Amino acid sequence: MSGIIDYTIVVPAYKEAGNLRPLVTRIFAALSRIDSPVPAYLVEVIIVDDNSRDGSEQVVQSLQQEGYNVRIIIRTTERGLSSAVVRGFQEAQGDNMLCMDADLQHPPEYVPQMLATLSPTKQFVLGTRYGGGAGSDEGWPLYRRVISNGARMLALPLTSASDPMSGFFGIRKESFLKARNLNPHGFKIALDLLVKAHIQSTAIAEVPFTFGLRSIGESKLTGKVMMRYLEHLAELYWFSYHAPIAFVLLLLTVIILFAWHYFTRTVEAPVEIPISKGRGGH
Ligand SMILES: Nc1nc2c(ncn2[C@@H]2O[C@H](COP(=O)(O)OP(=O)(O)O[C@H]3O[C@H](CO)[C@@H](O)[C@H](O)[C@@H]3O)[C@@H](O)[C@H]2O)c(=O)[nH]1
Repeated sequence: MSGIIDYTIVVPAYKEAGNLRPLVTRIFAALSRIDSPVPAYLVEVIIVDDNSRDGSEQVVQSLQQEGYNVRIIIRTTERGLSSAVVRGFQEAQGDNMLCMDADLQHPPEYVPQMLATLSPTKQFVLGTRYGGGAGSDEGWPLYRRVISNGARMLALPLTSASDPMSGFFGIRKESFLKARNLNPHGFKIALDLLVKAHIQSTAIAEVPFTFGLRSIGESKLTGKVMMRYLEHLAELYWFSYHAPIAFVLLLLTVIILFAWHYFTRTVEAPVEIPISKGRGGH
């Protein structure tokens, strides 16, 4: 292994033990191809795991013994996708950093091209499900497509990127270091970085890809995550001086929260009070 690392791939992971070996071996296989624009010896992989206790650590140890440049950071006091990615970027040795899911929905075969696209003029590279002939979200259940497209449209005024919801993206370290007040609770770290690192549209490159279906494990996308997204959007609109939109989104969040609370509250069954027959009564 070389001491000089130019590229770092950060993988947030929670209970992904079954996916880590195929992920890491496929990444390095793609980088070892003769036509790879980035050589494998310049790349490290950092898994940021939130104390899954599912054997992920042992999988990484055995990959290290086989010579793969991969390490695992296990967080015990923090949780969350965005803060995990930020932690990985903070620990990265490379000036060119990529974020991807552990579950193989982001095809590892695109990694060399994504990494090679980053440059002083292209500070951000986005794996997009919506650009130039990408297979988009084919095969997804209808509800996932509605949520994904709705979320994307709400973010359109904030950035020119075609898929700011994507979890498959790269950023140069100098731009990452410019971003202030990143939201640790968000699920949309790419959008947060695009807005808070002030990435100009000319500095964004897009790589179309087809988002696969998960084969092992479960998605962590829940109703709570979606609510957090609306709050996060409000914060970003506020940050970008679109205060009226921020206000409407906050209002929407509050209404949905109330509706949620109302429809999911448990109605207590009436308690039957035994009628006591007084002593000597009939
Ligand atoms: N460390 C850590 N990792 C997490 C956590 N929650 C999720 N992850 C990891 O983050 C990745 C994405 O999580 P999923 O739960 O698989 O997300 P998804 O529903 O498939 O959503 C994906 O697609 C969205 C596009 O619709 C993306 O916006 C999102 O970022 C993600 O890529 C996976 O590697 C998962 O293990 C967490 O709390 N902590």
